[in-house]
Amino acid sequence: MSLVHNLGFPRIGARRELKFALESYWKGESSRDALTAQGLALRTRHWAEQAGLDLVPVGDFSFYDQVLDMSFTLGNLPERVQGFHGDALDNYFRVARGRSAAGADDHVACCGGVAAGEMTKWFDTNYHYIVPEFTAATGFKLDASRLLDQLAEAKAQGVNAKPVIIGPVTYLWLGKSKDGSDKLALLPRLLAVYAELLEALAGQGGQWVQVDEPVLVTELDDDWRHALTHAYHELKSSRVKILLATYFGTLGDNLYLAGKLPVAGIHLDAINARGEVDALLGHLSSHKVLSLGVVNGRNIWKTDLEGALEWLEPLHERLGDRLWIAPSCSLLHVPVDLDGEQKLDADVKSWLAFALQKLDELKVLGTALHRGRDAVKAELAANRAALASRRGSPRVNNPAVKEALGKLDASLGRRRSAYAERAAKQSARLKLPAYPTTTIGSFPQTAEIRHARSEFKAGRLDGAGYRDAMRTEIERSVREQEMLGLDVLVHGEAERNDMVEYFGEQLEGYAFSQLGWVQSYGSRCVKPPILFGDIRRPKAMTVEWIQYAQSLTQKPMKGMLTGPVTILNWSFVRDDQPRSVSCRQLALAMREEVLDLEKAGVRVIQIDEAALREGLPLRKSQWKEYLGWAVEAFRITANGVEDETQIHTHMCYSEFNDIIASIAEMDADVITIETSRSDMELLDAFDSFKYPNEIGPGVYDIHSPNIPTPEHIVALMRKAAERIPAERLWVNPDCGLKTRQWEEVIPALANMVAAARTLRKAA
Ligand SMILES: Nc1nc2c(c(=O)[nH]1)N[C@@H](CNc1ccc(C(=O)N[C@@H](CCC(=O)N[C@@H](CCC(=O)N[C@@H](CCC(=O)O)C(=O)O)C(=O)O)C(=O)O)cc1)CN2
Ligand code: MET
Ligand SMILES: [Zn+2]
Repeated sequence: MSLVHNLGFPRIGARRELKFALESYWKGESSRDALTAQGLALRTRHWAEQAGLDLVPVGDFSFYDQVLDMSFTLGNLPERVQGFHGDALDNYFRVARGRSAAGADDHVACCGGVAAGEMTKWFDTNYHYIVPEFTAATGFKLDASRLLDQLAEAKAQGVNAKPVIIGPVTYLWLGKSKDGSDKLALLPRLLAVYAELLEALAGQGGQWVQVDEPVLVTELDDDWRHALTHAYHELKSSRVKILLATYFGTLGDNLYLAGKLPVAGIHLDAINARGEVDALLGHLSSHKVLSLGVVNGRNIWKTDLEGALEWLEPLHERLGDRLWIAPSCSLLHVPVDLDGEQKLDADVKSWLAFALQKLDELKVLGTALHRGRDAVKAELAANRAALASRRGSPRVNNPAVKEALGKLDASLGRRRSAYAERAAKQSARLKLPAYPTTTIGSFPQTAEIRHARSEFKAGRLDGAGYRDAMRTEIERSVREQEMLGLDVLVHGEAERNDMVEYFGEQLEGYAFSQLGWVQSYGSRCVKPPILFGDIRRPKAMTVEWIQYAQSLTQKPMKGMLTGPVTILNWSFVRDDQPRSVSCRQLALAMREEVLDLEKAGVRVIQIDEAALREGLPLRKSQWKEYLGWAVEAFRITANGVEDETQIHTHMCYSEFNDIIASIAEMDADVITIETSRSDMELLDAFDSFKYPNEIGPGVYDIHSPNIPTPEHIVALMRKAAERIPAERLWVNPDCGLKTRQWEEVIPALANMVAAARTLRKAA
C-alpha cells in the first residue's frame, strides 16, 4: 500500500478566522483565551478535514509564523525580549510585530519598546517569515510545549499525527548573524537541542517526524553540505523516524548527499524534480521511504491524475510500501477550499483545485495505486474531462494576443533619449526642489475604505456610491499631502484591494476568487488572482482615479501602476506556457495603461516592481535567464513614453548587489527602494556600480508603528549622500503606507518633510 500524507495545511482558516482573532486580540478587543480557543478550533477542523490521510501534519499551525515558532521552541529569543515578565504568547507577538515605546502595552513601562524581528520571504514564495537572530553567544534551550500540547490534542482527536519541524540546517541558514560570527559554529549546540526535541516527540508516541530541509534545493557550499551530513549523523540515534522533506525545487548537486543522509525517508518535490526520481532512488538504501510530492502545492490547477499514475504505477510496483505520496510542499501556499467560491466562472472553476481538493486528488491517486484505476474510474473520467475542457477553451487561447506578441521588437523597450537628456527635460517641466519628497503610493486602507468596498462587492452599495466613497478618500489623501508639503503626490490607492489583485480583476485572461486567501505574513493575507488565459486590457484601469486626484492639486500627481513582473509573481499563473510568455503579455497590457496615463497629462508614472527581485529563481544558475525576460518586460511597459514623462519604479525587501546591472538596465528615471533598516548600506551596490539615474532610498520603516525623528532621517540621508550625488537623491518612506494608521503616517511624513527642508538649507 502506498501511504498518502500531507506536509502542512493552511492555518489562516477558510474565512480567515485566525486573522480576525489575532487582530482583535492585538487591539485589546478580545481575550487571550478567545484567541487560543480559535487556534484550537482551527486545528481541530483542519485535522478533521484531513482525516482520510494516513499521516496528518501536527505543528504546522502557527499564531504568526512557523519559523518564529521554531525560534521559541529552540529557546532562541532575541536578547531584547529576554527577561520579559508577561505572557509568553505576548512576548512572541513582541518579536513578531515590535512594540513602540509609546505603545499601548502593559509592559512598556518595565520592558520598553522593542523592534520587530526582521521579516523576509520564505524561499521563492510570497510567504514571509521572521528571521532568526544569532550571535556568537547564542545558546539554545528546548521548549517543546507547543508541539507536545498540539500532539496531545491531535491524539485525543484520533489523528494519525506526524509532527512537523524545520530542520536544524535550514533553521540556521534562514537566520542572520547579528555580529558577523559564523552561524555554523552554533550547529553543535543546536543539534543537542534538536536531539532533545526528537526525544520529547518520541516520548509522546510520535513515530514519524517530518523534518523540513528545503535548503537542499538551493546551491550550497561545502560547509553547509557538511553541516547537513553532520547534523543527520548526530540525530540518527533518535527513536523517531525522520522523514526529511525537501521542496520548492530540484536537489541538483545535493542529490547524492540527500540520498545518503541517515534518515528513514526523504520527500522530493516531484513537480519540480520529477526528473530526479530515478537518480535519487539509485542512492536510497532499500529500507528508506521515498515520498513524492505529486500534487502541486504552489498552484491552483487540477493535477493530471492519469498522467501522474502513468509514472507512479511502475514506481509503486517497484517500491510497494516504500512509496508515499503527498503535495509537493506544504499547502500553506494555496487557498483552503474551492467549494466556497460562488462567483467563479464555472469553466474556470472546473479546472481548479484548492487545498482540500488537492488532498482529494491525493486520495484518488492513493486508491488507484492501491486498488487499481477501476476503483476510481468516475473520478479519473471527471478529471480527464476537466483537463480537456481547459486545453480546448477559446478563453485560454486568444489568437489576437498571440499575434501582438509575435510583432514585438526591441525598439518597444527603448526610451527615445538617454537618461541625462530626459532628466534635463523632466526637471524643466516638474521644477522640483533638491531632495524632492514623495511617498510610495498607498495611504492607510482604513476600515471605512474596506467596508465600502465590501458593501459594493455585496451589491449593497452601487457603483456611484462606491466611486464617491473612494473619491472622498482620495481627496483626503491629497489634502493631507498638500498640508504636509510633499512635492510629488500620490492618490493613495484607496480603490485598490491589493496592488496585484486590482489589476487581475480588470484584465481579460484573469479570474479572481472571493475567498482564495493565502497568508502573506502574520495576519496579513493576499488573494492572488488566477492568470488562466491570454492577457488583454479591455479598457483603462487607473486613468480616471489619477485624473481625479490630479484635478485636486497643482503639484505633480504620480500615476501608480504595478509592473508586469510583479503582477506575474504574485498571481497564480498558467502552467501551460512559460512564465516569460505570460509576462510579456502582461507587459503589453500595462504599456497601454502607461500610454493612456501619459495621454491624460500625467507627468510622473510609477511602475512598482516590488516582486522583481523576489522572483529570482532559488538557484543562481537560473538568474540570468529570468532577469533577461523580466527586465525586458519592464522596459516594454515603461519605455514607450516621451522624454518629459518621468518613470519611477519601486522595489522593497531587496538586496541589490547581485542584480544591480539589471536594475540599471530597467532604466527607470527614479527608483525608490527599501533601505532604512539597513542603515543605507543597500546603497553601496548603487554606489560601486555608479548607478546613473535617480534614487529614493527609504528613510523610514513602514512595517513598524515607530515614528522616525527628523534628525534620524537627516542622518540617514547624509549617509545616502556619501554614496549617491545629492542632486540625484529623493526622500521617501521604504514602501507604501496601506498597513499603517493615519495617526502614524501624518507625524512620520511631517518629520520626513522637515528633514528634507533641513537638507536643502544645508546644501
Ligand atoms: N499581492 C501582494 N503580495 C505582497 C504584497 C502586496 O501588497 N500584495 N506585499 C508584501 C506582503 N505584504 C502585505 C501587506 C499587506 C497585506 C494586506 O493588508 N492584506 C489585507 C487584505 C487586502 C485586501 O485584499 N483587502 C480587500 C478585502 C478587505 C477585507 O478583508 N474586507 C472584509 C470586510 C470589511 C468590512 O465589511 O468592514 C472582509 O472581507 O471580511 C479589500 O480591501 O477589498 C489583509 O490581510 O487584511 C498583504 C500583504 C509581499 N507580497
Ligand atoms: N504602490 C504600492 C504601495 O504603496 C507599492 C507597494 S510595494 C509592496 O502600496
Ligand atoms: Zn514596497
